[in-house]
This record gives sequence, C-alpha cells and structure tokens, in this order.
Amino acid sequence: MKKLLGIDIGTSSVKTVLINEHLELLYDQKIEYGVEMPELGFAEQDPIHWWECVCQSLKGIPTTYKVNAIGITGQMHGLVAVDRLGRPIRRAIIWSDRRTAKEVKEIQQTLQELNCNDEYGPLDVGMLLPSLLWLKKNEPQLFQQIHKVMLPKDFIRYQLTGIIATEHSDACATGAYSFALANWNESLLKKLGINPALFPPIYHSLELAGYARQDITSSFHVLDGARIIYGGSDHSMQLVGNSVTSPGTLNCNIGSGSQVSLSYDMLLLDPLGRLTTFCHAIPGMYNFVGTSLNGGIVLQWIRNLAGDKVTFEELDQLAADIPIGSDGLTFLPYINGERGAPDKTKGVVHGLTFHHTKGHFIRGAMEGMIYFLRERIEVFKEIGLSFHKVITSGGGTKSPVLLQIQADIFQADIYVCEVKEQGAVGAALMAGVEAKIFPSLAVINKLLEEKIVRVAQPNNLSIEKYNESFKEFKTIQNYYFSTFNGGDVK
Ligand SMILES: Nc1ncnc2c1ncn2[C@@H]1O[C@H](COP(=O)(O)OP(=O)(O)O)[C@@H](O)[C@H]1O
Ligand SMILES: O=C(CO)[C@@H](O)[C@H](O)COP(=O)(O)O
Repeated sequence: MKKLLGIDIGTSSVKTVLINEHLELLYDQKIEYGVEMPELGFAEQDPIHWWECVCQSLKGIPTTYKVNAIGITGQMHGLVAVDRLGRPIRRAIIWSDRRTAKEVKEIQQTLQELNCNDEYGPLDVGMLLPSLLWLKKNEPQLFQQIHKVMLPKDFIRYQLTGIIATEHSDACATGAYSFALANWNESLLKKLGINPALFPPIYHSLELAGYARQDITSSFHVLDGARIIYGGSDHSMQLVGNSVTSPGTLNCNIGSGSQVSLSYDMLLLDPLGRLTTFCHAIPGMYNFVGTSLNGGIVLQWIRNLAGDKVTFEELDQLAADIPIGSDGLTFLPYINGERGAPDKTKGVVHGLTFHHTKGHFIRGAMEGMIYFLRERIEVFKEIGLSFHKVITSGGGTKSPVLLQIQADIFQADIYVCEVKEQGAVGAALMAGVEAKIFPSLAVINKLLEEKIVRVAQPNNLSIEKYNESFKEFKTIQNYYFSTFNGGDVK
C-alpha cells in the first residue's frame, strides 16, 4: 500500500499526517507552539523551531513504513529570510503581524507611480513584501545578510531537499506578485530598492521539487526515495482536502485566522478590496476569499485568559448555555486588527451589563467572528456569485456550537470532511497525484466526497433572531470603524 505524508506548518501547531491511497489515516501528530509578540502588533515565530517540530513528528512514524510522496503546506504571507548558508537571519515575521501600515502605503504609492494594473496580487500588513521593506529600514544590518526570502512552508521544504523555491498559491499573497505576469513584479521590487534576486523561482504546487537530502534520510529512513512536491498555501490545500476544486461550494475555514472562499477557473478581483484573490494549488484556478485575521486565535486568547487548565470543550459548553445574540453583548473580534477595516481597528466588547457571564463573552466572540464572514458572503452574493453547499474546516470544526452558529448565520447546511487535518491531507493527496498514485484530482475528489457529512442545519427561528442581531452588529461595527478611522467610515 502506498503511503503519503502531509505536513502543515500552522500558526498554532505543526500537523503531520500519513495516509494510504484509500485515505486511511496511518499516523498523525500535532505539536503546538505559540506566537512571539515582542511588541504590540508584532507577531513572529522561529523557523528553526518549526523544523524541530517537524523532525520530532517524523520520529514517530513507524520505521517499517516507506513514504512514497510528501506534500508540504502552511500558514500564508509570512517572511522567512535566510543568509548564504541558508540560516534564518531572524525570526519569521508572520501573517498576523501589524507593524507595516507605513510600508503598505509606500508600496501602494509605488504601484500607482508604476501604473500597475488591477492584476496586481493582494497587499496588506503581515505580507512578505511590506515586512521585507520594514526590515530594510529598521534592521539594515540584517537586511544586508539576506540571500533569499521565502514563505513558511518553503523553509521546511528547503530543510528537507536543500532547494529554495516557492509556488504560486503562496507567492501570489506576498504583495510582490503580479497575476498579469504570473511572476514577481520586478519593476516594483527595483523601485523599492529591493534586489529581485532575493526572491526564489515560482513553480506549480503539483510539480516535483526533489527528494530528501541524504543527511535527512540517514536519520529518517522512512523518507528515502519519497517524491517531494512544491506544495501550497494552507488555504489552497484545505480546499483540496475538502474537495473544493470547482465553483459552487463555499469553504469556511476557522483556524487561527478565518476565511470564506469560492473557487473559479478565472481571475476575479474585487475593486473595493473587500475580497482577496489567491491562486489555487490547481493551475488555472483562483480562490476568491473573504479573509479575517481573527478566527480561532480569539478563542485561544479567551482560553488563555480563563487559565491554563480550561479546555476548548469547556468554553464550548459555556457558550452553549447562552441565548442567540448573547443577551445584547456585541463582540467585535478584531483583536488582531482586521483586513479591509481601518488601520487602527481593535477588538470591542459593547453593551456590557452585570447580567453577562464568561459564557456571553465566548458566545459573543463566536458570533462576531461568523458575522464578519457573513458580511463577506454578502459581498459574494452582491457580485452575483452563488454556492449550494458550505464545507467548513480547521480547528473550529471541533466546536459544535460554532458549527450551529455557522448554519444559522450563513443560513445553510454545514458539511465537514471527516478526514482529519484537511490542509495536511490535501498536500499529501496532491503529492499522490504527482507520484501517479492517483490518476487525477477528480479521483481524489471522489474519494473525499464519500467522507463529507452534514453536521449542522439552520433553524428557522434562530435565522430570524440572527438576522436582527446581525443588523445590530453592523450598526455597532460602523460606529466603531468610524471612530477608529478618526470619524471617517471606511
Ligand atoms: N476542541 C476544540 N474546540 C473548539 N475549537 C478548537 C478546539 N481545538 C482547537 N480549536 C480552535 O482551533 C484553532 C486552531 O485551528 P487550526 O486549524 O489548527 O489552526 P492553525 O492552522 O492556525 O494552527 C484554535 O485557535 C482554536 O480556537
Ligand atoms: O492569513 C491567512 C490567509 O489569508 C491565514 O490563512 C494564514 O494563512 C494562517 O492560516 P491559519 O494558520 O489561521 O489556518
């Protein structure tokens, strides 16, 4: 039986899965870590620590196994910079970092001066290019040492194979990519005073990158001869692992961040910037995405405040006892700031009374998170994009309360793919396609479809209550956005 390994460098943990060609799970491992926040708005992680966690999880694979193919995926947007010897010059600046508002403005201005057309990839704080520009200005000695930059999962592939490269689903979301060129925007980089040679070549997710280096296989014999593909962003691989490879199915992922997305075989761009466009891992396909910087990370923060011993299951139980609308407590969950919101946006808890309990905070946060995604879904509808099914994924699927809130607020049946860790599984399956273990993506979609089950259905009474509560949420949100924007609603 063939064996496929998927590795996902998440924001809260590294997830490793080993499956066979029947999608049976042979081994899985999750190793958790935190995010370093040395200053308010900073978010960093150590790439070497990611790699150590990967090695630790590889050690657990039974030594009698032989892995045939490997796919790697991970958190998007972040900056990993290495020197000539391939050593990270500092910690990675990851997607949830907020320090680069000035650099984003400078890049936007440069794009205008260059007359770059609309087919320029997404740009926001936390993305690789503004972080690199920040480094150039604020840590010039380190900047001088940079030989290459890459995305988080690319660093792990580099450790395994010695090959420095990236692929389109991650490259497109760095702020340095042009959809029109399907490549780095070299004229932008030059104008910003950044040498384009720092940027690695871009391949397709499904292409063979190479094989594990000998010094790696001498420690991990199970990897000997395994074909390693370029892999893809966590977003695109979650879609593959949920069989979302054609229009009509909405994926809602609640990991540390959260996203709703639809996949199309054409490039769609929202001129108002409420939706973001990413390349899919499947060549020629694009994902049209409503992204939030605030997903499970907010629940994790609440759990940390509640104390070390509190579990997510306990948080869920407390939220389950609270009525829809959280008795007038409105939680704007923008603790991390927010994409498409004013620069100074922060989290808000509005409407507090002595009647409110811990459970109200938790349910309020869950409702706020899903209201934000519903706003993005309304943008899909406004521009005429429809869907008939919602598949949800990420750590948030472990919460029955969150699943029911999605059904009631999205007004749709909610489905979950029963394979564990769909991002890592998606990467493993793509590697299986490259290795010809599966004849096509259509075959893996068929296998996955058998594992997709309905987990929540909307309730008519709850829909009505949420419609009212959502209206109130938007009014309160507009008020605070206008305040964060110095009186100007953005
Ligand atoms: N048992 C659980 N119940 C509810 N939510 C959970 C549970 N376990 C994890 N989560 C949520 O899942 C999030 C992590 O999801 P995951 O998809 O692993 O994200 P990432 O890839 O960003 O590390 C956590 O921040 C937490 O909010
Ligand atoms: O910012 C985005 C997508 O635009 C996030 O998807 C990151 O890629 C992190 O993903 P998670 O670790 O939260 O799943």
